[in-house]
Amino acid sequence: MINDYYDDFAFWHLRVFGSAIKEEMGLVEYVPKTLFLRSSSVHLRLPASSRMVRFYSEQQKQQKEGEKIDQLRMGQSSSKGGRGSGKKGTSTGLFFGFHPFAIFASLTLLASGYMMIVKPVLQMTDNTMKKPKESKSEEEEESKAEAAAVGYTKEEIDAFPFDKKTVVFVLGGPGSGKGTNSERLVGDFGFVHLSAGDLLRAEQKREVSQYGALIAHYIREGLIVPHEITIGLLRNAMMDRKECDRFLIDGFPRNVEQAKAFEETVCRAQKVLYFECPETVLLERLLNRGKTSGRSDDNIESIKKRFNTYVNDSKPVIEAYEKEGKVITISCQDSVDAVYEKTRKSVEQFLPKKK
Ligand SMILES: Nc1ncnc2c1ncn2[C@@H]1O[C@H](COP(=O)(O)OP(=O)(O)O)[C@@H](O)[C@H]1O
Ligand SMILES: O=c1ccn([C@@H]2O[C@H](COP(=O)(O)OP(=O)(O)O)[C@@H](O)[C@H]2O)c(=O)[nH]1
Repeated sequence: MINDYYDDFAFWHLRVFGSAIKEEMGLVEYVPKTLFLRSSSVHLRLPASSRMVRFYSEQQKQQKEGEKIDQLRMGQSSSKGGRGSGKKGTSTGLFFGFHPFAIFASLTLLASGYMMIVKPVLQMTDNTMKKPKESKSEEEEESKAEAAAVGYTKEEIDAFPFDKKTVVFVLGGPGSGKGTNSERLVGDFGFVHLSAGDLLRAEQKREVSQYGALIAHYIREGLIVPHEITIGLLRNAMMDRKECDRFLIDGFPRNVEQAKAFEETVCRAQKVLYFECPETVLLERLLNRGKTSGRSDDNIESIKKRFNTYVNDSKPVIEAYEKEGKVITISCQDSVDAVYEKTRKSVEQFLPKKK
């Protein structure tokens, strides 16, 4: 039964379903069962806590509130100075300790965060949470759709000889020449060049991708896309080129977590090519590239964020690989040809050229 309502703000209503247990000194006490929050467009039903809700009856609201009531309100308010605490008929505000609008705003933020970020990642990482299918054909349809999106079955992935492949990571700040040099190494050494950034941008554009919006957000903000997505794309791309045994992985790993996850689920890298370059040079190159690249992140705001991510997250990866003795550092301040010449010579030290 509806016992009372709260209508302090134009578009918010809170209804309490419960039973009155006591009426004393102008207050009615209820044991709430359900709270019903309503705005013009949103209706929420919340389970009530076992705490009492105290309401002024309509009659008392209209009477001059005497000292007793004032004292009582002050004394019983668990949320000192909480929103609505000084207003007529707003004891619900006291009960919550904050305004119902704050509850709605928090719930909305949580829900949108879940839909945009948490859900896609969970879907990728935890297939076991899926409920059993209604029928076999539904299950078959879904597994076909998943196979198309994911590319390979678990059995195929497990059987793939990742550890027999030569993997070289290509690292360095944004605009340091990772892509430029990787492309040239392909011709000389027979590498397959896999740019993690390119793979993410391609996935973002794929119309049926469930990660499109998420990837777009991370790239524009210069953040690192959750590694499950990037590693999934890299692994598929390696498996797509199963006849090849040399892979240049450009722009990955970008943090220590990614590096660990790749080593645990795919394979270890033989070497790391690190293109070292001062930020001023990087900035100039990126702004220049931005004139024609059409990339959402080749603009000054995104570049600053990318530099931050690089310093805070990506440099520690290079330092970690340095401790393992895997890093070959190449200064990239010379001309394109001069930098490539250094790069080629460095790679020749650990890998024979291919005809
Ligand atoms: N040694 C170099 N000197 C001048 N410009 C370069 C050099 N190497 C690359 N560039 C240019 O700088 C920009 C960034 O290079 P790119 O290979 O795309 O970097 P990354 O893949 O590390 O982001 C590109 O426009 C590229 O043509
Ligand atoms: O493993 C990766 C590689 C790239 N990115 C994202 O892709 C953007 C562009 O990366 P790319 O390597 O293409 O370009 P760079 O920043 O090195 O110029 C990065 O800023 C990240 O937002 C990512 O999240 N994980």
